Amino acid sequence: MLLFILLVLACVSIAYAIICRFFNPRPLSLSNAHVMITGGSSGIGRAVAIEAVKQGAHVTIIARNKTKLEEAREELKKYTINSNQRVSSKSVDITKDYDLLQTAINQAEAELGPVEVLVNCAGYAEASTFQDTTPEQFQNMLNLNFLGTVYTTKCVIKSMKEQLRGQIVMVSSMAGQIGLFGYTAYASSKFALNGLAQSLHMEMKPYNVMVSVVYPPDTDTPGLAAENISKPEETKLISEAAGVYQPEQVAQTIIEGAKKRKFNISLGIDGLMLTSVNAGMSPVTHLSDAVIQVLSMGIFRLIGLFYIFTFDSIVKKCMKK
Ligand SMILES: NC(=O)C1=CN([C@@H]2O[C@H](COP(=O)(O)OP(=O)(O)OC[C@H]3O[C@@H](n4cnc5c(N)ncnc54)[C@H](OP(=O)(O)O)[C@@H]3O)[C@@H](O)[C@H]2O)C=CC1
Ligand SMILES: CCCCCCCCCCCCCCCC(=O)[C@@H](N)CO
Repeated sequence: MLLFILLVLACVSIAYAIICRFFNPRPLSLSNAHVMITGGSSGIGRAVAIEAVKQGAHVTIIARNKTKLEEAREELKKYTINSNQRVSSKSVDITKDYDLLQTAINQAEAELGPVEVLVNCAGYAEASTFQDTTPEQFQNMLNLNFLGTVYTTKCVIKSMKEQLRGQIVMVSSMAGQIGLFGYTAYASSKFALNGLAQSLHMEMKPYNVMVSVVYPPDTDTPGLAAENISKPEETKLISEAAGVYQPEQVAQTIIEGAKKRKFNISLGIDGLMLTSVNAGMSPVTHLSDAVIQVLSMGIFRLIGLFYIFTFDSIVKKCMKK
């Protein structure tokens, strides 16, 4: 009897492995690939750049401040694993002049070859109630977090299409999956990435160009420190539910997920639950994700209701104070 059960289990796992081989995309190798990272001079972007260099990639980092860029470039060079690896930086504002951005990216491609992986990481958050959020803050967050990603992605898409190879990574946030107190502007700008990512994924899949969306929780970066200065108490208390991660940890998950070409990349157990319950009609790139989503959606929704209940009571308590 035991032997029979073992035999059945073995057959099932072999069948699963075979189906996965056909269903899941072939993983990418970063060795000698050109990886471009916006926001690569600080925080999560910088950690992603380091991880890519460690895996043998040629790396271009994009940001505005030249001093910070140069300092990051010097650090990145320390992690190269072979002598032909190149690390380049381009100082350009991804929200302003589209032609200038295209020129900078063309230059980077002429130097390091066509971009194979683009990580859209430049972004920022300012939390405040809807009433206190100015129209300019709405514009600024949409400009950087959403349009910055649109523009940079547009600049590499033609060459990816021609190469029949590419991975576009968009760094969203857990707040791009659940709307939270204080994040009317920020969450909107991150939710917008999802419509972009899903549509682009469907358009580009026939060209072997795929999209990943990453949903990090709070991460210990200069960006988070700046955000915390003016963050409402409610937003702080609610965000604590998912904890604070280190940028290196987030970067490793991003690189691993991008190499596997996963559409959704999440962190931690609540990240997994939130992503599964949000799966909706999003594309599925990996069989294991589909299996988890199909089996868990109901139960994760139930667990989610408890989170929502807790968040609502935090808001109520703060209001009473
Ligand atoms: N830290 C966190 O808690 C979380 C962050 N995220 C997301 O991760 C991403 C990175 O966050 P984090 O590491 O904290 O950010 P940081 O503030 O540490 O770094 C932001 C980077 O973006 C660059 N940047 C900002 N504006 C522009 C611009 N207009 N054009 C080009 N580059 C620009 C900055 O350089 P410069 O100013 O010189 O241009 C810097 O390199 C963001 O999209 C954020 O929303 C998601 C979840 C949690
Ligand atoms: C099944 C249901 C599971 C539900 C889990 C819900 C947990 C919600 C916590 C949300 C934390 C949001 C952090 C945003 C961080 C961010 O983007 C800014 N810090 C950027 O600077």
